[in-house]
Amino acid sequence: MEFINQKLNAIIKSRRQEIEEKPLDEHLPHDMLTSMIIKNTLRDDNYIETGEATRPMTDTEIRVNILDGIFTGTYKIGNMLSFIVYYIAHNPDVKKKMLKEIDSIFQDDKMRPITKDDFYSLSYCEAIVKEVARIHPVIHLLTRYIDKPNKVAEYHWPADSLFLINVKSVHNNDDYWEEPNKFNPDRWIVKNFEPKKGSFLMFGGGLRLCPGRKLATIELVCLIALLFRKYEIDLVDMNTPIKTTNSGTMVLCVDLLVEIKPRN
Ligand code: HEM
Repeated sequence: MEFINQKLNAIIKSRRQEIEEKPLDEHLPHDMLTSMIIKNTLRDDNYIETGEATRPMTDTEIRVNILDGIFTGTYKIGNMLSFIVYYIAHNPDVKKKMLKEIDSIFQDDKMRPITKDDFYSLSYCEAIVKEVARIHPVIHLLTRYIDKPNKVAEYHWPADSLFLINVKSVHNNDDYWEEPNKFNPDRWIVKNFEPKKGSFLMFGGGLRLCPGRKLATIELVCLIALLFRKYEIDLVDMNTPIKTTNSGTMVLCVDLLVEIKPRN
């Protein structure tokens, strides 16, 4: 860990220096590291007069954000992909529809790189991602804390209360979802469909909403398309339920044996 921290510190320092050496009006690239370094400095279009909550980020804060992105991004994406493979294997109609979408976009080309337009055309694959996240959320608990007394959901709460939001029970609540226990990606592609406010918490909500949500969605949709356009992926044992374990706020896949063959 020490090694990774040192490497990241060096990268952040050298980019900070590069930025500081450029005139204020010079165009900077739109990458995540640059955005974090210039956030709430004079180079930020949304600059706000400095206060503790709005000051620029320190190197340590930037490093932690990068690490968060790498670790949470890979963990959550990897686990979600396992759940996606499991639900696709158990729902042949969904698989058929998904393959039809993928094949209509890539035809027989199993090698060409995926493009931005492909991503926007893969709406059924995106619906699968959302439906798997609804029925089997990777983050099953969200936490919120109040440091002063407050009124929440019509009740008065003392200072230092910690709230645990049970994501799965919100996603399974029939006040919000029609047939909540049914795995049905089609619900997401009904014209003008929007989940009711606060009823879909794949990426949390409010101020702490996951900043990696767009990247995560793009990664998962592209992964589904690239894997299934080229490979036939089946479960070794269709009768065993997926094995998971709870690790704090996350549900992790313990193991999922799959058989992978090239698609004809
Ligand atoms: C399938 C993938 C992902 C899922 C399901 C997911 C889900 C979440 C959830 C539920 C939260 C808590 C939000 C809240 O408390 O309201 C969160 C926070 C966060 N996520 Fe993600 N995430 C994913 C991928 C990523 C990626 C790819 C990145 C970065 C590149 C990322 C970076 C973060 C960070 C930095 C936070 C903390 C935000 C804060 O506390 O202000 N996540 N994520």
